[in-house]
Amino acid sequence: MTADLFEAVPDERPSREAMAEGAVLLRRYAKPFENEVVAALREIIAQAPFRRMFTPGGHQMSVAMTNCGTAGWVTDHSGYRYDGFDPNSGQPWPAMPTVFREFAGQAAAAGGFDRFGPDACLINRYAPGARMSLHQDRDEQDFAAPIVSVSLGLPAIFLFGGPKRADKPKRYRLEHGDVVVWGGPSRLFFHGVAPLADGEHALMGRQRINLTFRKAR
Ligand SMILES: O=C(O)CCC(=O)C(=O)O
Ligand SMILES: [Fe+2]
Repeated sequence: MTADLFEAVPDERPSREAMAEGAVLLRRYAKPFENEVVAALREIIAQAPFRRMFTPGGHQMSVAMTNCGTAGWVTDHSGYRYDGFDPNSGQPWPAMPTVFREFAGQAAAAGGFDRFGPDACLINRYAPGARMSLHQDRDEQDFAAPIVSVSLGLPAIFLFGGPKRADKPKRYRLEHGDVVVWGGPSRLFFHGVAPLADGEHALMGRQRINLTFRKAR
């Protein structure tokens, strides 16, 4: 009699939602890949552990980061840039797993961008309270390629604005498996993440992991 009370509630959120011209939210798109992606993540993190980097202004970021691919995004006192080497180990960043590259290409195509070949994947780890202030992704050489962003673990409020910092951002709740693709007219739109609410996710625990695939060079 009680068992039926605990049946899964169907997820009735639309699977696809346009956010702006060139920007789309693909809900649950990464769900079928979750186990493969998490296994690959474990190997990457073993080689290149998460670390909280410092902005050029000297502030330590609340989000912990690492990378895989031939280029990795880094920030320190001298600025933001892509670097082929992990500054903590002096070694090249872990290679981008095939499952990542194929997944990102497929997601980009689903978002309307064919032939996306990412060379960088920034991996963000949000503990409860961690946030990312509004910014543009503009350290890449070629803005013709989109950004493909994958959310895993705890839900977050993603802020997606416009071409100007002052443009009021819309708020989207991103859940485990959700993918956002933005490019073309919205490639340089401001975006960020509100402070992560505490919680516990069945597969990922007490955190949110975000992967952003980029064509850096
Ligand atoms: O965590 C997110 O959803 C966004 C991350 C982001 O904007 C970035 O890494 O540049
Ligand atoms: Fe970003």
